[in-house]
Amino acid sequence: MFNIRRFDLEAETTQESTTTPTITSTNDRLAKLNARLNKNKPPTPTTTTTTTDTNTSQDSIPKDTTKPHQYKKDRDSKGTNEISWEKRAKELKDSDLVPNDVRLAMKAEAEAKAKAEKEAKKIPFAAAVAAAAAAAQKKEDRDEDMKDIEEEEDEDKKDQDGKDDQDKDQKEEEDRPALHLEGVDRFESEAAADAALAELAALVPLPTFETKEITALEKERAKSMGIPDWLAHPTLIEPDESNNRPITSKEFGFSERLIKQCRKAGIEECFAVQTAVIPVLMRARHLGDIRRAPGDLCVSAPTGSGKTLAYVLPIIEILSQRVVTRLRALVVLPTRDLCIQVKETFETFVKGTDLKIATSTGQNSFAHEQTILVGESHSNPNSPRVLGGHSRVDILITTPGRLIDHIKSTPNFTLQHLRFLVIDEADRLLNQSFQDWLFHILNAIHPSPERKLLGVDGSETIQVKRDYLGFPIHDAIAPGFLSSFFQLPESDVEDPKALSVQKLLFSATLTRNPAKIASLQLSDPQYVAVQEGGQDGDEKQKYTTPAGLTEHMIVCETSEKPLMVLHLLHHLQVRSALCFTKSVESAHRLYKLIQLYEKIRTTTPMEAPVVKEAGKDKKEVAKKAKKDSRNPDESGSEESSSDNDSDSDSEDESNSSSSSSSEDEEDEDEDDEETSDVEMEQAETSTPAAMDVDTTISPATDAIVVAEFSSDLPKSKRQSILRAFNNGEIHLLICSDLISRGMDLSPVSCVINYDSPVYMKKYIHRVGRTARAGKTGTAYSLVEMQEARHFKEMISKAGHWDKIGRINVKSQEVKDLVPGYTKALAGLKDVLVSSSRAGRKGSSRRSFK
Ligand SMILES: Nc1ncnc2c1ncn2[C@@H]1O[C@H](COP(=O)(O)OP(=O)(O)OP(=O)(O)O)[C@@H](O)[C@H]1O
Repeated sequence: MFNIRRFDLEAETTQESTTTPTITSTNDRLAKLNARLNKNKPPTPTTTTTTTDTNTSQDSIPKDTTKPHQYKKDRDSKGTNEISWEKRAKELKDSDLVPNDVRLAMKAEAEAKAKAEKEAKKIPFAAAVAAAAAAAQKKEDRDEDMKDIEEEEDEDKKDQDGKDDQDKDQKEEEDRPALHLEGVDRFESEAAADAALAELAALVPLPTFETKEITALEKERAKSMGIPDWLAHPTLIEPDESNNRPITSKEFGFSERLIKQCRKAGIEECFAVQTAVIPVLMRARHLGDIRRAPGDLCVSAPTGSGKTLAYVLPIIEILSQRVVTRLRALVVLPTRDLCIQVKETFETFVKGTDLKIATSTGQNSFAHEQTILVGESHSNPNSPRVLGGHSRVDILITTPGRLIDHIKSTPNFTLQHLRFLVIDEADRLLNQSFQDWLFHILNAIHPSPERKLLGVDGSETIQVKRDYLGFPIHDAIAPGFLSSFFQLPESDVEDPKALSVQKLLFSATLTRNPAKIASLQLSDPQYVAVQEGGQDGDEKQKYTTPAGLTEHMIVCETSEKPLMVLHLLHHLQVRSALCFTKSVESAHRLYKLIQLYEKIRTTTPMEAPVVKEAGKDKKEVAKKAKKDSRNPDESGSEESSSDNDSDSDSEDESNSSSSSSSEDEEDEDEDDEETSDVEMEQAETSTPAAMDVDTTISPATDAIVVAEFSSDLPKSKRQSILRAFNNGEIHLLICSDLISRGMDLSPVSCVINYDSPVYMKKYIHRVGRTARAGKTGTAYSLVEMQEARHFKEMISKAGHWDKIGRINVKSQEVKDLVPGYTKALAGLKDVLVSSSRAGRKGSSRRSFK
């Protein structure tokens, strides 16, 4: 009964496992194959089983089941469930039918020994994978027929003797350090080994990248900071195009279906980070087995370098083999908008598979999300909990808070079948201690009775799911406690297994904080960093900006900052820009101000002369403005304001620019005087009602279309704003840091740091919204006088100062903007009051920072 059950459950894992290997060869030949694959390791003792089986792993089940009682665990003298392996091994040493439990114990011993050897040699996972692929490639070059094995061994021998130095590849392989090829040397049937080899042979060797050489000093420093060796010793990849590879390249091993979807999405090549990461993930599938974790991966690569696809593509490709829907990939992201974006990316490439994707972000009701995740069963208190849980989705993209809610409160929701745990924007998420989220996820991945599920305060914060007898429901695939109770025949499904989950961390600014990294409980991790070479020092290595990014700073007074934004918009023709402020409130104020300015500008043809003509009769001024607008060449420096001259709506910009070009140069004191004049003018003429306009201004004018984006807006509004921005309908999107990370808004050609960031990480993420995917972009940081020193220090420390150009904006350069600006400033208060009364009714205004 258990064999059948196990077969079914394992068949659920992948289609590969349902194929029927035919064992045709002798153990000697198998041993030779294993020995060839792993020359430095003696052949693993194998059983004399020659039965044709339906499942590779069933080879490990004893075939003689006539005496099931013989295969039960012995109790030791204390009556515990310990197994006297040694005794059993001695008894059955010479027996042909070595029972499963003994064989597994022997195997475990051999594995422990191999592991110790491996530890001593410290071969990085990537090297092992590369060597495995190289071995497979070599096999493809030769004859795959087993008859050739002996010839190959002869060749190997010749090479070892130094007699055949023409076979360079062969020699290179021999020169490589001794490797313990996990998974490969465990094949217990020739067919299984051949199948895996054939798959590996289809892949070309992993691309080789430079491994960072660390100096003794750096090593010492890393050690003193508690930074583990693997983190201080990344595999480095230059972020240049020479590391791109065509998607059809064999090193990725993509299926035709996926290649087709990539092409449809306009992806012909994989970027550097993808070239480095995807082959490693794809190969983990072949090398992994149930007793070995696939090896975790931390990836640091610049903004816009393509980290999302580096995990989306392999996850889809690997999971597309699954038969039964289980929750196998969990992607954790810091914001809802990012979850939606990543879901859309998955949906683009998942076409042609039946993988199901869902998000859980709290945007929908909890009950609704529960139904999506586990079906209707959650709503019925009498519906039984299914051992091992239940899932209607394969891939879940979620924010940490909502995920914890489901772990705690959704019956049958389980993370026990996870194959991938992706933590994107990892450093940001690791900074969030919200609900102890990481602790709960790690526990939910691998709950066990021994594990203490205690929160920081020592209380049991989350219950392991238990059955009615109080036994922990730890996994439907391995219901070990049942057999120990009822003395049922055992199978190897009871044996301890390594986690099959692979943790993947991604960020443009990955933390190297040892405590934070330790909290992830990474297993056999490796660190891949895409960064410019030739830099040294910790900080410098952490931050690489996109190659196409041009950076500027504008030092100015606090009060001049809005004017600088207008300068960028009107004089430098900045469009498709994101403007970051320090808070929601700040974003809202600036948004209203710019909007007001645009309204004034587009309804007041000649602004600059307003100052000089402020005292004149308005009608007369308006008339003159209109006349000049028809004859731009004649436009002079003497104009006045007209507040509501609708005819002039479409004429303003050429007029204002021509008037500004003819402005006399004036010093700042005079500008100040003008300001006060305009304020008076504004006080006389502006009415909030006239100025309160919609987020998107009438397209009938050439006004700069400005919008704000913040957490205060409802989801639908946020999505529609992002859509409009992506469609080029919004020229300036003023936002807080809600979208400073991860968001991929393709048209962004410029980033304005309205409030300059205090931390380098924030700077990197903000400016990284532009110059993505190999495009160019510009960033302007408005730095207040008193902040200039800190800003310079921050940028210099990151080795970045040389890249930032300084722009001095003289007062006369913005002179033409001053009248409208001061006018808008004067009207701002009223606008804010009226907008908070009208538009924000019912909205819980808060600062999210
Ligand atoms: N191989 C590729 N070919 C063409 N475009 C690509 C490729 N890979 C990614 N892109 C595009 O590059 C853009 C940036 O990718 P992505 O959002 O994954 O960057 P990222 O490294 O995650 O950036 P961030 O650190 O800001 O989150 C996206 O528009 C994506 O579609």
